Amino acid sequence: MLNAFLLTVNSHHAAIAIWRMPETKAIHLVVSFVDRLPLAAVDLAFKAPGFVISPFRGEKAVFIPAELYYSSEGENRQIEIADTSDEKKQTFLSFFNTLLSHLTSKTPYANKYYNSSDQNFGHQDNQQDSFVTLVNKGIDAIKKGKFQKVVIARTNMIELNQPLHLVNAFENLAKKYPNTFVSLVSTPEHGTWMGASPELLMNVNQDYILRTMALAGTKPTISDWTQKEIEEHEFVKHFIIKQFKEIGIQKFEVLGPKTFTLGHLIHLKTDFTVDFKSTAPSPSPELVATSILHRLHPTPAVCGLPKKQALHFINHYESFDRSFYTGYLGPTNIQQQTSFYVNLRCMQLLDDKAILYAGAGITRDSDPIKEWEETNLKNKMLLKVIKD
Ligand SMILES: C=C(O[C@@H]1C=C(C(=O)O)C=C[C@H]1O)C(=O)O
Repeated sequence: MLNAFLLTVNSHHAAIAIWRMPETKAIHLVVSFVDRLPLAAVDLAFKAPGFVISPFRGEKAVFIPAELYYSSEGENRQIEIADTSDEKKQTFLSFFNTLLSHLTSKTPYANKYYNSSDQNFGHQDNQQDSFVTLVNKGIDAIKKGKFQKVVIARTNMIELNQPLHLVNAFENLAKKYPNTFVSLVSTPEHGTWMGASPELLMNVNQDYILRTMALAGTKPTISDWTQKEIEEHEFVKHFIIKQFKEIGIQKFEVLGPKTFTLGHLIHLKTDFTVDFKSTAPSPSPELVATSILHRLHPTPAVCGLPKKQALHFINHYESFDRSFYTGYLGPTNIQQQTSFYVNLRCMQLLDDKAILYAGAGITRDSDPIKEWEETNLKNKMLLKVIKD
């Protein structure tokens, strides 16, 4: 089914977002035929169903409206089509004809995907020396009191012998990493991104229960927690609590830190729950949720603390554009929920290359070589599915 959708989307120059929520089996997808996808600041008062993908930097996110929504749960399959104009009806008809022909005949696997190769990848990629130098620069800045934490990232460009088999890779990620949000977003304008994120940025359901988490502090499965990881985690935890308090939310549940295992790594994770219909001081819960979202992103788990100074450091010294990496993405107003995950453990796909992104939180106690190794282990998660 996914293969047929991907092939049909491609031949219709449409945009698609496919996802699987953590600890579930169902695959969901939305398709949009809009020529230029809307770009706007995310506002949770806006109730249209769709999928949002926001870059790390900037105020505006891409919105893929759910002109078509499909979900599968075992044998239960569901397709919904948005109310549409006569002109669009022709598009849908042609889309379903093609989809049906792919479903009923033996078609090749979807190995053609949109790529945004106009991006500049002329940076020093995958260089341990330049990463270590930058981490040392970060530690110096912390010791000089410029900020307390900064997340430094790198890329890893992998040559592909042939374009990636998208469905296999997606299904592999879903199978190997059941506790993550697995996604594949592909649009003619923004290229193709795939990943398996462990980090919830924000979930809001119809009862106005809001959930978020602090996920920071990482170690390989064999070692012990040190003060470094504990402090790194506390920065994120306190940042989240501060955001709640600043907008007048006094009552919330905090659970953790607990350990969260993913691939070759263990993270520290604290969960937060707010019943903000009853606690929010504002007249509109949507307004409060939107404000929390914009206050949270980017959290010190992917940027640093204080945010402004860390962001300045990243913008100035990281030698590549993070683009959608460490942004956030997820379904909005689908099955009466909105869920945004931080875009981590992800890659951007070009025809003959995959660009893997990974970063690590730097504090005054960081060991640059260990941070480099941490990014290698983070990348390994995706390398496994590329090589399979
Ligand atoms: C920046 C990444 O991960 C983030 C950084 C972590 C850390 O430094 O301990 C842990 C989880 C994520 O919040 C990444 O995976 O690229």
